[in-house]
Amino acid sequence: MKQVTFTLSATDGMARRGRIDTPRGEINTPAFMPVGTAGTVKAMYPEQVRDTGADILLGNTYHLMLRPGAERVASLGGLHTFMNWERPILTDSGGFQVMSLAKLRKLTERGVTFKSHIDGSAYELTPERSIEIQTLLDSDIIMQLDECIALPAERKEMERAMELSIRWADRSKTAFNNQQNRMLFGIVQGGDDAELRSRSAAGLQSIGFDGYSIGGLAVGEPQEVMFRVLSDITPELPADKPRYLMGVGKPDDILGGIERGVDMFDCVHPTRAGRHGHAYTRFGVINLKNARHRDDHRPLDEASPNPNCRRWSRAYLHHLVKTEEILGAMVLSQINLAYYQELTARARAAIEAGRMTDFAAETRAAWAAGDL
Ligand SMILES: CNc1nc2c(CC[C@H]3O[C@H](OC)[C@H](OC)[C@@H](OC)[C@@H]3OC)c3nc(N)[nH]c(=O)c3cc2[nH]1
Repeated sequence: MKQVTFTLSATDGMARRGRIDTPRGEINTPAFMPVGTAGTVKAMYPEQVRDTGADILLGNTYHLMLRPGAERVASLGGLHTFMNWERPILTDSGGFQVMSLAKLRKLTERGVTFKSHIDGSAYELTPERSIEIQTLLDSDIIMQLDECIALPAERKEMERAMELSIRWADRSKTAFNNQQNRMLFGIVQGGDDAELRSRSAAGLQSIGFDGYSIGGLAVGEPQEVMFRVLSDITPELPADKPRYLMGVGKPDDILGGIERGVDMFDCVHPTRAGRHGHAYTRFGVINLKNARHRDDHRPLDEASPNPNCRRWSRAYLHHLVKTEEILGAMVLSQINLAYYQELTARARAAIEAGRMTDFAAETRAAWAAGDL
C-alpha cells in the first residue's frame, strides 16, 4: 500500500491547498522547498531550515553522485542520516545539472555520459542509474531522468527532447519497480509549444506517475511565457496528484504559479540572493549593498514575525554585506527562506478562506509600494 499520498483539501479558482503525507512527515502545499544541493542548505543548520517553516528540502543527484558518491551516502545510512534532516527530501534526477554543469557530455537514447566538472572523471547517467542513485539516497520524492532544453528553441528540437523524455519516463517507471515508500514524478516537457506540452502530459499520464513536475521552464524565457505555459498545462494534469514547477522562483513567480494551480516550488534564489546581500521582505527585495543603508539604524521590518528582521539594524546588515562577513550570509539566508515560507503559508490560509484573489492583490500592492 502506497505510504506517500497526496490529499487535496481546498481550492480557490485554480489555486489548490493540499498535503503530501510521507513516513517522514507531512508536506503542506503550496510548498516552497529549500535547495540543499550537496546535502546542505548553504549557511543554515538543518534545525534552522525547519524553523523557517520548511516541511521538505532538496538534494541533488548530480552533485551527490560525484561527491561523496551515492553508494557512500547509502553505506552511511542514507541522505537523511548523513545530513541530520529526518523530514522529507526530494531529489532531482540529475539530467538538468549534467546539461548545465558537466563537461564533454554526450547524450544518446541510452542516457548521458559526461566528465565531472570537479575532477574530470567519466560518468554515465541513464534513467535506470538515476532511479538507483535516488533510491540509494533514500529520497522520499524522486524524479524521472529527462532532457531539459533552454528557451528559445526550434520546435523540432523541443519535440525531440520531449519525446526522448517520455521514453525515459517509461524506463524510469519500470526501474522504479513500484516502490511503496517514495513517490516517482514524471516531468512534463515541450518548451513553450502548447501542442507539445499536451502530448507530453498525455504521454506521462498513460504511463502513470505519483506526481507531475512541470519542467523546461525558468530556463531563460520571459515570465509571461512561463505563465502562459502553466495556464495551459495545469488543467491537463490530474487534479488528485501534486504538481511541481521546477526551479521557480522569485516571490512573484511563485504567487503566479500558485494562482495557476502549482503545488510545489524549488529555487536556489532565496539563499543565493541572501549570500549576495539581497533581503526579501513584504515590501519586496532590499539590496543591502546600497550605501543608502550606511546610517540607517532601523531594522528591516519591525512588524515581521521573524526576529532576524527586527534585531539587526540595516546599517549593520549593510556592514556585514560590504565586509563579506559569514554572518551576513547566515542572517540573510535565514531571512529570505523565512519570507518564502511566510508567503506560501499565507497563500495556504488564503486558499482555505477562499480569499486567494484578495491575498494576491494585497501582496502585489505591498511589493509595489516598495521599502518604507
Ligand atoms: C532554475 N530553473 C530551472 N531549474 C530546473 C531544473 C532543476 C531544478 C534543480 O535546480 C538546481 O540544480 C540545477 C538545484 O540545485 C542547485 C536543484 O536542487 C537540488 C534543483 O533540483 C530540483 C530542472 N530539472 C529537471 N530534471 N528538469 C527540468 O526541466 C528542470 C527545469 C528547471 N528550470
